Amino acid sequence: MTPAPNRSPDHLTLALPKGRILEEAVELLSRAGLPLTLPEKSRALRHEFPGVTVLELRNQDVPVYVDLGVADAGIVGKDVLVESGRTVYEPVDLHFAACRLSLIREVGATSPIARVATKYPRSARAYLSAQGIPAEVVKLSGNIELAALTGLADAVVDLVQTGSTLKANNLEELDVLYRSSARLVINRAALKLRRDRLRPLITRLRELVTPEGAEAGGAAVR
Ligand SMILES: Nc1ncnc2c1ncn2[C@@H]1O[C@H](COP(=O)(O)OP(=O)(O)OP(=O)(O)O)[C@@H](O)[C@H]1O
Ligand SMILES: O=P(O)(O)OC[C@H]1O[C@H](OP(=O)(O)OP(=O)(O)O)[C@H](O)[C@@H]1O
Repeated sequence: MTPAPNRSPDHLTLALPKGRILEEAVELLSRAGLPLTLPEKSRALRHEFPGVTVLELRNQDVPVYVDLGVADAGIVGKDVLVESGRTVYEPVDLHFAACRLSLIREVGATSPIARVATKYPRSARAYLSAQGIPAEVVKLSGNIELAALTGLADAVVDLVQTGSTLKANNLEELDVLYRSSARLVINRAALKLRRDRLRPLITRLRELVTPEGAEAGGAAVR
């Protein structure tokens, strides 16, 4: 393994997911005072900025990099965090990438729910067991709604935001497991070692995402 460069206490390593979270995460972190710009489109996966290294990861890998301390902090959806089962410190709800994780099935379906397909097996199992539904859970990787349409499963557990995917596929939401949004996550040891960089970052992000913070001079974030 190539050792991460610049691991001095005043250098930060951040784990950010490629995909829909990246752009807003970089914008928010730069408004919070970090000298970041959106990484150029290239095959590079590690991006260097003054005093900050950004690791560009898949969503599910952000909690792993932060929990194991290779990254000091990261931004990731609450859904992915819950599903990871990792207990990283989660000090700020950033309020973007808002969506809900829901139980979904075809409109008018009446069969018992014996099999559920999802990208979120941990969340689905916890929900089904709390509801007393003895269903089998099948893990899929994407376009989860198709499982309910094809009969692969009696229902699916997947994300809903506007509801347009449900509408376009004649599906309905039966229940909401929980709501999700992007979160700042921090490695607990890094919080001590890099306290002088991480504490002001937490404070500034809180100011930026709360109405009180906006009144105090930061612009509101959605
Ligand atoms: N339709 C949506 N509206 C708002 N937020 C969403 C929506 N879909 C997903 N999200 C949030 O954004 C996060 C990242 O979504 P994105 O679509 O980039 O991931 P993905 O491509 O499905 O991930 P993976 O890396 O697992 O393939 C999700 O974990 C969730 O928190
Ligand atoms: O309620 P809506 O606004 O329609 O959003 C919900 C859809 O968004 C996500 O899919 P995405 O577009 O990320 O594709 P994916 O299935 O490849 O993850 C999610 O998995 C739903 O399918």
